[in-house]
Amino acid sequence: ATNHRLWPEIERMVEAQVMMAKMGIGECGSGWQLFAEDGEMKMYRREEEVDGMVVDPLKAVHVVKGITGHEVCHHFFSPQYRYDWETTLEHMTVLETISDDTLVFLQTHKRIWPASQRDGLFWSHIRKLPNEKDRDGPDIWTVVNNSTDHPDYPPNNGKCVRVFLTVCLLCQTTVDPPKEGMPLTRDNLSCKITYCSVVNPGGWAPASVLRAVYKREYPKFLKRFTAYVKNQTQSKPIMF
Ligand SMILES: CCCc1ccc(-c2ccc(S(=O)(=O)CCO)cc2)cc1[C@H]1C[C@H]1c1ccccn1
Repeated sequence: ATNHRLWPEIERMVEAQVMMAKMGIGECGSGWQLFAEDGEMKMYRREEEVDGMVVDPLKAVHVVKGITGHEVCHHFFSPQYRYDWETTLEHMTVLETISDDTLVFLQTHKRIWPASQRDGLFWSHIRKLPNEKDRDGPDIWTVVNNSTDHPDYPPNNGKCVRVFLTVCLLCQTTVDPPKEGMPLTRDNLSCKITYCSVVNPGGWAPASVLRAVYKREYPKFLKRFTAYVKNQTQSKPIMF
């Protein structure tokens, strides 16, 4: 739906986030430090503070075999799967269904002692992008989540401190063609996943606690989420 109040902001954010996600770590500006590595998964962060609050930008790259970018973005965007893979989630509701590719979520996350509990209110948009490098190749898929307001849920009016986040999941599928006359199977698929996020905790929380949480939670999240998608899709037809 291109006639919605959020459309101009969504267009702007998707363009900016996709451009950033496509940039390599080297081009992304200096100061990125590798803080977690596990097989094909590499996680980088930049130590940044705003008003004394940790807002460390995060960029993770991962390559997963046997799934497509569409399948990864579909399972990340769709609400019905979220409780299966998002371990820090306490509660999630869809406040608005703007269109079949744009939802507004309200999520409360489990409290991280000694910080107070957080919630997040954000629009989420899924989109297929043309594959500029290889016109005949599979499309690129992305999901962008960005904090927004909602008249019925003003920030910090209940028990939770409202976080402000921008997240981009960008997925590029590669097909390694099977031998002549052989059928295409999941063994011929590989997906390059780039996950970028900036989470402003919204209220003061000890830098050491937040950085410890991110160091523990982000690698766990990306490994768990990608394993979940592999598991959910392994015996299903390939969704390009
Ligand atoms: C004080 C900050 C608390 C806190 C607020 C919010 C989030 C968070 C929200 C959304 C998304 S997502 O990628 O849009 C997927 C939809 O849920 C990821 C992370 C994470 C944390 C912290 C709990 C930590 C964490 C870090 C990494 C992954 C999951 N959780």
